[in-house]
Amino acid sequence: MTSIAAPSLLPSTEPAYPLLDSIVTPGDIRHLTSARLNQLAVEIRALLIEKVTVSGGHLGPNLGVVELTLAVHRVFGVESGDTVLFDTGHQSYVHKLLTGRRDGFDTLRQAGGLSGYPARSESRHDWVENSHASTALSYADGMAKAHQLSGDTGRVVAVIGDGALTGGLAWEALNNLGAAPERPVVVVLNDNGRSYAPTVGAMATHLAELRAAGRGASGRNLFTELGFSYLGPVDGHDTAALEEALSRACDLRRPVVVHALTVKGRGHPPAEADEADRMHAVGPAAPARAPGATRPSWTGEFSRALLALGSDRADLVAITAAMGGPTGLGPFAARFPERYFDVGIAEQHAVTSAAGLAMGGLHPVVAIYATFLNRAFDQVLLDVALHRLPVTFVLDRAGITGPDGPSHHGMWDPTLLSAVPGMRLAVPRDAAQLRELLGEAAAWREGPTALRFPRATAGGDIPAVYRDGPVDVLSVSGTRDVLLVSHGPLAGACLEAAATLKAQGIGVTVCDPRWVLPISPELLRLAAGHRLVVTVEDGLRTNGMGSVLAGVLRDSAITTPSYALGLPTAFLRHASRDQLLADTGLTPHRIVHAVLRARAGRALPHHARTSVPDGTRP
Ligand SMILES: Cc1ncc(C[n+]2csc(CCOP(=O)(O)OP(=O)(O)O)c2C)c(N)n1
Ligand SMILES: CC(=O)[C@@H](O)[C@H](O)COP(=O)(O)O
Ligand SMILES: [Mg+2]
Repeated sequence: MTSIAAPSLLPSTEPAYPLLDSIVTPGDIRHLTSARLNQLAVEIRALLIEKVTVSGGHLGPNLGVVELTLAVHRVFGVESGDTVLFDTGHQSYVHKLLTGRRDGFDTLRQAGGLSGYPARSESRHDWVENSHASTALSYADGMAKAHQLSGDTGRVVAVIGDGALTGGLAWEALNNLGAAPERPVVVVLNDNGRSYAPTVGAMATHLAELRAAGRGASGRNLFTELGFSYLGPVDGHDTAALEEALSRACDLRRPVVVHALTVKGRGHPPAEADEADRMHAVGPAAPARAPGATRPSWTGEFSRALLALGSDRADLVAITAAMGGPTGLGPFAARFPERYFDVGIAEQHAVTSAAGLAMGGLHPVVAIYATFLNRAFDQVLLDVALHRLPVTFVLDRAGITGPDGPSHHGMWDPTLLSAVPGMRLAVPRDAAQLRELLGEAAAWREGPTALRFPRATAGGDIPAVYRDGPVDVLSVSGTRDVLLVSHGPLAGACLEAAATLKAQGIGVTVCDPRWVLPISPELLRLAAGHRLVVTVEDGLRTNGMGSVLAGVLRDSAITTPSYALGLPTAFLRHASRDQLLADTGLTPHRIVHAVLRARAGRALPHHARTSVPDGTRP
């Protein structure tokens, strides 16, 4: 084995990554010898560890695809019209390093910097910007059909993880791809046996059997039965073996699955030893903790609240779509393993199986990132709500999330859920309210309930001056000029804005509806008693909860003018949550500004500048 010089960790004027620094296009790696390829892999891993532990991001997944990405870019070439697709896209850092983005890599996931996912505005080598899993094979099917119709001879290759392959959409695509032997698509199955935790389900068991059988496999398997040629399993860290398999796959000129065995976190002992999730997603290097910055996250507060509730309610069951850890279900799963279900990256199945559990007399809690509920809307609407089933959805990462960018901001759930008959939606403002509202949701047997909270630390508890029905009044104004309807954690910003306005002689009442769906008569009565209503939400400004309130006010013949502050109907770029809240006007100063404009009957400012580029390719 050629001894490979790892980049020196000592301060030096020499570039730490001399070979990687010389790579500008994938063409630059095609002439490298295996020794130089090995050196390049060492440098890439060292750079990923150095940079991502500082910037934050998907360290484990990318460490696992170094050789795989090298092999893909040595066999396929965008310059020759080939299309390389990454499912979910969180494992595309190596791809970015090989396609001219080494220099910008320090800006990964930062405002104005590189996206943590493929981005068409960054490179013509990038295609799919949506970071929701299980989509790549459907894109590949569509692109292969387009190539066939247009006579385009470019080849299509899609890299999909074993976790993403548990998603239903992937099987819809396999069903179509395998039925068209004349349409060649290369599916590279990046099998590291994990999503976050070990991948669950019968398919994972089948892949393990193929891994165990190795090259001696009988030749028949799930993929061949669906019409694919199957090559593998291949060592996903042996670039030469991967290249050989990919070249063979191309020569077959038909749908092929190349089954690559990789290790998530490969080459970084702390990641390889991380039993939880192999450092799937690491945070940015922890800044020196500000005093008092040790408050738990919303996820942590939910985790504790659910465990307490689950101890009192034997009918409570918890469901996750392959994200038990990130959604805080770990303690519940450890205490009540028989009442915990990980269904894989299968949100639609998670929701409808929850409907089944509820039909069986249980009370399911589906813990899911708000953005991922989007794909299970039909299941929420017609499998749960139509049957008025007591399912509780706990939507983590609701509203602006931040560095994960446009397909991760959880900004559509209030709008979607406002269209669901019988849906009750709560937005807790602090941990105490989270506990109370989760209890109320679990006690509600007449239909679905949902709670939403952001990717943030849960601030200190905010007491109410008094409660009127479900509505907490947080501050009272003498003159009742303005009613600020604050949703969830934005109560803090609203109270600050109210104090500023009060100092200007404007009386502001701040209320927290707690249950934002349905609109309560108490909230309507409060609105009727004020000269102006302004709602403030970490959701869509148009067609969000502010719009719902305005509609109900109109229908109730309450003439108080109302204005909605919230997020633009736009795909918002990646940046920090705080920065995007400021960009979209959800800070005390901007709320004051908006209230003053509303009082003067002037149009409110729009904030579309935070949108992502329109996808025009360079
Ligand atoms: C629809 C959807 N649900 C959940 C997620 C969160 N998520 C991101 S990556 C991941 C695990 C992916 O596992 P796999 O496809 O095997 O890729 P690996 O990280 O192992 O390379 C999950 C659950 C997502 N991106 N999209
Ligand atoms: C790629 C993906 O969807 C997840 O890994 C997501 O990036 C995790 O987000 P959090 O870091 O907010 O848990
Ligand atoms: Mg995996």
